[in-house]
Order: sequence, then structure tokens, then C-alpha cells
Amino acid sequence: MATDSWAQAVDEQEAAAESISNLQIKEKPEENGTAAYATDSSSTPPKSGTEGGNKTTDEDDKDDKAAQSLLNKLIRSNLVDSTNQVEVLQRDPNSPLYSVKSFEELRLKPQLLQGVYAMGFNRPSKIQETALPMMLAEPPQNLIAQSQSGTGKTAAFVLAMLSHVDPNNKYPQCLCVSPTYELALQTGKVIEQMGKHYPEVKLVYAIRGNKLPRGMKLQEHIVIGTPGTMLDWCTKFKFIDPKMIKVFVLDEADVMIATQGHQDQSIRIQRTLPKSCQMLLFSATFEESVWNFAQRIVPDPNIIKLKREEETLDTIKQYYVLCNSKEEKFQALCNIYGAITIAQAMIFCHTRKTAGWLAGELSREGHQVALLSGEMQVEQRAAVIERFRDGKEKVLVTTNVCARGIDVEQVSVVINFDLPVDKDGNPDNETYLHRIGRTGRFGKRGLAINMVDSKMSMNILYRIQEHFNKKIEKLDTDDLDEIEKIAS
Ligand SMILES: Nc1ncnc2c1ncn2[C@@H]1O[C@H](COP(=O)(O)OP(=O)(O)OP(=O)(O)O)[C@@H](O)[C@H]1O
Repeated sequence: MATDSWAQAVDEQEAAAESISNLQIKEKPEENGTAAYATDSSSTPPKSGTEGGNKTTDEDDKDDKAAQSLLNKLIRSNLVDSTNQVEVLQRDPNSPLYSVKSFEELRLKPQLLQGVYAMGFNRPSKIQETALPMMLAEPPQNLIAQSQSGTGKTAAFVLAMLSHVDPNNKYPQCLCVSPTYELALQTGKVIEQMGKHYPEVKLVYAIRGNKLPRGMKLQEHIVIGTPGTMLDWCTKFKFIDPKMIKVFVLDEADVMIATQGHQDQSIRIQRTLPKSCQMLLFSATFEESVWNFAQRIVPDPNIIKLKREEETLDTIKQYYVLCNSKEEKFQALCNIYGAITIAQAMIFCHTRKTAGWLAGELSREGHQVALLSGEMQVEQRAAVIERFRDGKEKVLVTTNVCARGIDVEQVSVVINFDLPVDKDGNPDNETYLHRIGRTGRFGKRGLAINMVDSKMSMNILYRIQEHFNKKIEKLDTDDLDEIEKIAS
């Protein structure tokens, strides 16, 4: 029965989410727990839902940057390559600029080179080509680096930390702060993978819930955690002697400043470190506020920027359909599906409620539907996206907040069941472009269909059309011949 199959689809999605959740989280630490979670490559830390964690409950209202970033990490299978050149601003413009084309040129410790190759990295990514020589230079250089998520920043600073550690010295030498526990955990996993052949190097998580006995001195070499706990461990509890730190990494600076308190805590940690400590800061974006923060964290920086590959609407055919209600929009959608073959489509709705309703209706019509919804945990959302990518479902219904920044390259049809608007009700051109645009290199032809159901949404559509200076054609979904034409 239709309703049953929908319920079954949800069950399947959830089961899949559980099975692919490769975080292997064992338990959630109590706020007053006593265990210390140190790891080498064989052990896994516990889950903490605290400290700036992912609040997915108010999804439609809140753009949760940390959750988005985590989602991107969970679903990423490859390096996001770029044909853009890196922009480099050197602290000392007279010193020669090194860049490397191979990992051998970096003269890494053999155990680390082995680790890099074991991860399947054949050559440095664009940003790594320039960032790695700077980070591994003697004397160490400070660096601020910005490039979009997935371009190899984490791998770069993990390699730098592992290279600078002296495992014979049994005390913390590298600190890495991340905005949330979950993000810290992802970085920890990269440290464990890359350090697989270097088991002498130990790692510990400075996260709330990881309580150590008073007076204890940490023996692990790398400490990774969230700013509040890291600050406490350096200052209040003195588990770490900040004066011995050689490398300080601040990851996801843009996410960090979006979380109340994290910016101050990070600056306070940085102040406890010696002048000689290498400061490294990474960010996916570089707006004014991030830049101001970066300059406070990293004195005398070298700066590396890698521009994002630009998306265009050039290869996209855009249409709009006039309707009066959401039911009519659904009917129009059914007509489109009845007339043309759509391999895979993404459908965007404004609210979670509409997305849920639409997914149910489509499912009742016999479509294999995946729903990305705000109530889902990030790991579950990652699982849904993976299933869709694998072609297990043909339609992905989602709200924008859930799907922001997600690239599903094989999707050739995008349907805006609701047009993207910002919180003031103005057209959100950037989101429109990101939903349906394609970068030049992946410039496959695409089809975008916008559903218009009021004067207001018609106005939004006109403004989007004007903004991009690209005509959006009207489509009559009652005319089968007309629909067939759009697919040709
Ligand atoms: N040199 C490389 N060759 C091949 N794959 C790489 C290389 N460097 C990193 N990767 C892989 O590419 C993906 C993205 O890398 P990484 O996580 O370091 O990017 P990032 O810029 O830090 O992104 P984010 O900010 O989202 O973490 C990962 O799966 C990583 O294992």
C-alpha cells in the first residue's frame, strides 16, 4: 500500500543512516564523567552532544554552519579540485615562494609519507602545494588559509602537526581547536589515519565531558578539542603547559565566529602560547569578520587563498510554471513526470512541513523518494544523500537549509517547489545559483523548473531573472507537447 511503502521508505532511510554512520560512537559521556579519552589509531572517543553542537531542531529558521560543515565532511568522497590559481600573500615578499608537486619533495618522515599514500593521496592538492612548504618550513611560518570545503586544508594541517611533533617528548606539542565536538572528531580521524604508521604519536580530545583528574599532566602529543574545554585545560586545570606548544591550529574559523563565545575563548588560548609557536588558521570563507578574527589569532601571517570555482547558469534551461496552490504545484509536477523521463531530480521546498507533505504525495504516486529533513541527525542526512547519490532513490525532496552546499553532480533536473528567499522575503540569488548552477568544468546541461503560486513569488521570479539577466521561460504543464519539448 502507498502509505506503507512511504513508511517503509522512511524506515529504510533510517536504517541506512545507522548502518553507514561510521563515527563508531560508543557512548555519550556524562557531564560529570571521569574517564579520559586519549586515543591512538586503535581507539575511538565518545560522543558528546554538547559544546556548540549541532542543533538541528530549528532547522528552517537557523543556518547551522557547524552542521553543514560536518555534513559536507561526511558525504565527501573526493577532493574538490579547482582550476583556479592560489593567491599568495607572503609575510616576506622577498623570500622565494616554494610550491611542491609531490609529497616526496616535502622530505616527510617515512612513516608519514607512508600514511599519506595509504590514504590514497598521490599528489598535493592545489592549496597543499603552497601551504605545505610554508607550514613545514624552518623556522615555522604562520599561515592563514582560505579555500572552499573539500580542497585539502584538514589533510594539510594534520600533516604539519604530525611532522612537528617529537614523540619522545611526552607532553602536548600541538593544539587544534574546532568549533564543535563532532568536527573535532572528524579531524581526529584524519590524524589517526595519517598517523597510522606513526603509532608513537598520541592524540587526546579536549571536549566537555572528558574529565581528567585534577593535577594531571597530559602526555599525549596532540590535543584536539573545542575552545571552551581547551581553554580550561590550558589555564584553569593546567593539564596542558601552553608554553610547550609548537603548533596551534584554528580550524573552521568562519564556523567558529558564528558561535557565541568561541572567538573570545580562542583568542584567550592563543594568548597563553609562546611567541615562537606556529599559528595556523583555516576557513572556508573570508568575510570581513573572519578576516578580523584571523588577524588577531595569527600574527605576521602568510596568506593563501583559493577562489571557488564559479557557477553559471549558461548551460541551464530555466522555466517557470504558474499555479494557485501547493496542490496545483504538485499536479504540475506530476504532469512533468508523466511527460518526460527524469533520471534524478532534487526538489526544494521552503519549509520542512511542505517538504514532508510533498515527499508523502510523491511517494503515494509511486516515486522512490528520499527526504532530507531538519529533524534528522547530521549522520542520517549524510546517509540519505549517499543513498540518493547511489541512485537508490530518484527524487530528493529537501529544504534549503538541509541541502545548502551539497553537490549532487548527476542531478540534471532541479525543481524549486518554492523559490529561494532570504529571511526578509527577498530573492536569495546566491542560493538560486547554487541550487541550479553548474561550474564550467562540470558544465552538463541542466533543467530548472520554478513553481510560482502567488503574485509575490512571481515578483521574486522576475527579480531573479533580472539579477542573472537570463530569461526564465513560461511552461504550460497542461500541454504535454510543450513539456516534451523542454527535455529535447
Ligand atoms: N592530496 C590529496 N589527494 C587526494 N585526496 C585528498 C588530498 N588531500 C585531501 N584529500 C581528500 O579530499 C577530501 C577533502 O580534504 P580535506 O577534508 O582535507 O578538505 P578541507 O578543505 O579541510 O575540507 P573541510 O574544510 O570541509 O574539512 C578528503 O576526503 C581528503 O581525504
